[in-house]
Amino acid sequence: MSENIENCTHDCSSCGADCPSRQDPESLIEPQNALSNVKKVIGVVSGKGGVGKSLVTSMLATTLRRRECSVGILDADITGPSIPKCFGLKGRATADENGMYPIITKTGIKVMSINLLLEEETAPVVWRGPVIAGAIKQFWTDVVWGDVDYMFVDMPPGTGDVPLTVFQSLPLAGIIIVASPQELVGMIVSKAVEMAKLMEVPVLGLVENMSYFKCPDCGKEIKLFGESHIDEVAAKYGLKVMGKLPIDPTLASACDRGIIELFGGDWLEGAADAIEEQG
Ligand SMILES: Nc1ncnc2c1ncn2[C@@H]1O[C@H](COP(=O)(O)OP(=O)(O)OP(=O)(O)O)[C@@H](O)[C@H]1O
Repeated sequence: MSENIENCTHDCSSCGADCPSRQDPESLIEPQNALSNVKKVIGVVSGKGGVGKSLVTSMLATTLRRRECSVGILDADITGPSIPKCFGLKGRATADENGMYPIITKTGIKVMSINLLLEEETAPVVWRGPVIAGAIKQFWTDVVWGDVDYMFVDMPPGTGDVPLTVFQSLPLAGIIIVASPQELVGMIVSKAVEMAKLMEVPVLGLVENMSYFKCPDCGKEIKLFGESHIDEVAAKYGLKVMGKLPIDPTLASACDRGIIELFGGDWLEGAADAIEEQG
């Protein structure tokens, strides 16, 4: 027993002291690398693939980086990693006895993704769930992240085994749910909200992607997928609407060309304010 904090052995299973560093013995949260000091971890989730989760993750990271914050992206979408492409990252991550080192983007965002470790970036990752889960945990425990104010985790889509690993292993301060207008009318967003509730992780807010298309000739906003339901859904669950992104071909092209850090537009400034206000 080490009830005296001065004699702390950091083994909470054999100590009853109610000290500030007490760890829940049932917690599966993994420790970060000894050389990492990540202050806030935010998961970016979506109910299904292809709704723009990686694009929103990249844009949120860029927006906070523009505010001089130290930012990292942990690409937990192991079977569909899109982050290196959005930032035009091609190099291979290096490692030494301290761990693996993230690749740094042009504006200084630290990124770790399976595509930065594979010999061939086009090689498919054909791994079973537990192996994928192990890789995600290693991106947290074995990567030397250094000082990071905000780490965004591009989560695997859905509510299955792999997203569950992220919820259980990483100390998420909250999640941001990205949805297209169609998901907002169905049950997909509700499932993501319920999962977060179950895992006791707060939902920081909702981002609606592909909300509208602005006609380049007359400037009219055309709701390609019908009227938005994001405000109703947000009210139903008591959530904040963090932003609405249009369908913009220049965004798709910026991703394809690896220059997402150059995007224009202030659609996610409100989301960045909300993240910064949380501390
Ligand atoms: N608002 C938008 N305007 C234009 N193109 C977009 C927009 N949002 C996403 N896209 C494009 O749609 C494609 C899918 O986006 P993205 O990879 O971000 O989705 P995702 O939800 O992360 O998908 P997955 O989980 O399957 O990786 C990309 O080519 C991206 O550039």
